[in-house]
Amino acid sequence: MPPVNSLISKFENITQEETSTSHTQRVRVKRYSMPLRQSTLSFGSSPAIAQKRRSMGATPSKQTVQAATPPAEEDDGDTIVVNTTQIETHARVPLPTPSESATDVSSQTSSTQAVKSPPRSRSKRVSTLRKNASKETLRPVTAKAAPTDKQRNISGETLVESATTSQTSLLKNSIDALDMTWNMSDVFDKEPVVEETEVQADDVSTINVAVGEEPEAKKQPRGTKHVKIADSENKWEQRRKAADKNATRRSSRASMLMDKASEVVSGITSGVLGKRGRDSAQKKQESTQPEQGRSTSTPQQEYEPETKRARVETETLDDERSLAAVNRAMRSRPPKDKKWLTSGLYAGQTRTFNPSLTESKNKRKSQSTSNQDSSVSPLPPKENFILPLPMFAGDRLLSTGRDFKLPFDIFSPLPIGQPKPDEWKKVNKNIFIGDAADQWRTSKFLEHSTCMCKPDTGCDADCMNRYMYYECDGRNCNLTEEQCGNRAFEGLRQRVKKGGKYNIGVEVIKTADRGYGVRSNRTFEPNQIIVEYTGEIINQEECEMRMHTMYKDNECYYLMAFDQNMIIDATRGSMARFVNHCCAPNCRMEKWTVGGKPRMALFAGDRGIMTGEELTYDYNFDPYSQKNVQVCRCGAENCRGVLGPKPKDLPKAREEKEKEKEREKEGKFAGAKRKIGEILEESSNLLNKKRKTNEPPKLPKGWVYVEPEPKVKKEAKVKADGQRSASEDGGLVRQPSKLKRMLSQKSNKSATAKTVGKLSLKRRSTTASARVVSTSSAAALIAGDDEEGEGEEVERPATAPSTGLKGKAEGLRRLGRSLRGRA
Ligand SMILES: C[S@@+](CC[C@H](N)C(=O)[O-])C[C@H]1O[C@@H](n2cnc3c(N)ncnc32)[C@H](O)[C@@H]1O
Repeated sequence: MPPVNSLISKFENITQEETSTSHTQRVRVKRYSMPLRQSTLSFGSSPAIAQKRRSMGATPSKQTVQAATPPAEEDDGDTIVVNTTQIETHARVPLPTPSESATDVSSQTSSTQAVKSPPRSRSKRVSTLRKNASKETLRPVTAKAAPTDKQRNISGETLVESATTSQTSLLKNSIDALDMTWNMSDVFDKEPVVEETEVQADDVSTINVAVGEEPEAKKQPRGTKHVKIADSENKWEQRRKAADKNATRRSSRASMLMDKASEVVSGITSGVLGKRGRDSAQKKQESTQPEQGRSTSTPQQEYEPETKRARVETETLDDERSLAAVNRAMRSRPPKDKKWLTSGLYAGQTRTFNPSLTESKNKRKSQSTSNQDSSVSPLPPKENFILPLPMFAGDRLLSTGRDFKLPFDIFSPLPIGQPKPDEWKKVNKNIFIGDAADQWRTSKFLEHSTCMCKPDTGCDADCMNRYMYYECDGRNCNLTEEQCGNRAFEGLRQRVKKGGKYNIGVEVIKTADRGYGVRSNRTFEPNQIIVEYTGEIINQEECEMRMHTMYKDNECYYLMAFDQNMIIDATRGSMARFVNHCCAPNCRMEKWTVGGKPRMALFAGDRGIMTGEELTYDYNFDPYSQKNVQVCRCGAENCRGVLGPKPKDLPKAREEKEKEKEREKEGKFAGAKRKIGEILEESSNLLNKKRKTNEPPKLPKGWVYVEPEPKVKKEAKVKADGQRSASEDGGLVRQPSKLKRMLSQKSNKSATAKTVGKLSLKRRSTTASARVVSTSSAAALIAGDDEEGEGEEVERPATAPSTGLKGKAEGLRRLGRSLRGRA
């Protein structure tokens, strides 16, 4: 079949399909014929209907009036007026857009469409093109309807018939299109008009398709119309014959037309499919075109004017050339060699550190390995420093070393340049001076005290040794070092042995108004041992001698009452000697028995110590003489004002202390300990009764009763050894904190009794006396006392009733045995 015929049949098929499937009254707009520019299509009622409505009282709409009497100035070519008896829409109905037409319009009535489709301005635009459209292009539509130039009346049947048997008209139409200078807009303008006006009207008797001046057209006589139609048909026939003659020539054009038609169809499809569908269809089309040997120009190019097309082609050509040039250049360049990594990013690390070995062993091992390596190969593998794995970085740090700083709130040493005390000779151990060493007696009973703590609890607050201020060791504790929690001095020793400022934990500072002081450069736990108070242990004679000679011009004294009438002189001593007094201290000074020997140390208070705090404790200062009273500058809220109790506060303070004792007594004694306490109390009561006459006034804990000078002297004369006290010379002696436990306080009573009539310094050994009274140690002490005879007067009562004491000692022994048995 020739191409033209196939085109014609194709168009016919399309037309038939559309018309055959439309049985209801509707305005049918062929989708593929939807032009990009569309003229306004007005649907108005026929004058008859308008008349009918007027008779029914309905007000004709503006459009109806327009349709009936279109304005004279309206261009014929702009508007197609479709008069129908059935189309009830009175509004100007714009033609649907391609997308709208893509939907199933067949199921919608024109009225529905009119409601749903908003008027569009696009139709206005198209109208200008419509002007360009030859009126002849409209003729095929109205071929059988005997149209005039201006108006064609087509009956519904005629239209259907014309649609079904419109080969001739379509052919004419096609040929007309072929004869034209190619312009897509023309093609689109021609065909849509045919299809747009293809109004199915089964019930419509007549459709007036008017172009422009409908009234004038209507006015033309019928005969004139028929003549014009005949002329037109003749012209079309001539053209058809000419087309047949030039069939061969036109075949190419026909093929172009086919292309256009297929494009239009694909446009419809894409309209249905949407953007993706359009794209894919276009791609498909592009891909199929070369295969068909057709022009490689895109449809867009074909739509473009020739000048523009030429320009675009030139540009395209230029682009292609440049692309080709780039491609050639790329091809001429030799391919790049890919460099493959021979090993991972972290390669080059040889880990020599073995975490299971110590650092020194690892060092030795790595040295020996490196020696071996160097002997085998002079060039060891290059180490990767850029991306070392953390373990290798850590390994390197271990081997090379690096300064490590703790956060300032954990450890904050003073900056260099702080003033240092000049006359301070550090002594970290107690040193016996002169006769003190000979006079010092190690109590045998201390070695017999053994706590009964269990590994699961350790030596906690209930440990008997702790209770008595005995430090546990291998001789008096069955637990290991790790299990036992009562080895503060040993822990301090090990800590200091490690060295370093952090381990030492304290440093001397210069205060604003109190001379030097001590501050912590790290944190300390509550009750943790901080620093030991060490110095020279001297007896009272030595002390007096120093006070008269060496220290006579001193403002500061570093004398601390110790044990067995001894005094620690820390003028040459540990750093603890610089610790200042405070009425609200954060530390306390305690005397402990360690390995049978008394030792003094500064312990953190119950709140613990923060980094940078100045360490202070309550001196319990004993001025011995009012002339030595010093003003306190501690700045605490409860500051007493002097380094010691105010004289007027003494009775009050005494009262308070008594109450405190009672409270502690009630709270502390329980179980076996209560029994011990009761026994001791009875014992001390007994002792106290013995010395009613010489009862000294009750003093606050830690304070020394200073006898009036004559009385002291008198009492001193009573002393068997006739020793003189440092206080007699107005010496300054600070006292350590006394035992807070009730047990020791009970003993204090006893000790107080013992110190009756003696110098105040004697009383400082009461702590030791208190410790004596505990479990088995008490019996040992008592036995020892008996055995030792008159070793030291201060440790024994002046006139102790041996039977009573022995009885109590026996009771203590029994109690100790029973406790051990229970344990
Ligand atoms: C053992 S020393 C303490 C160290 C002393 N600040 C120094 O610079 O060597 C005791 C002396 O320090 C002074 N002192 C300590 N605490 C004080 C305080 N709270 N107010 C005033 N002076 C104080 C007193 O002169 C006292 O005699």
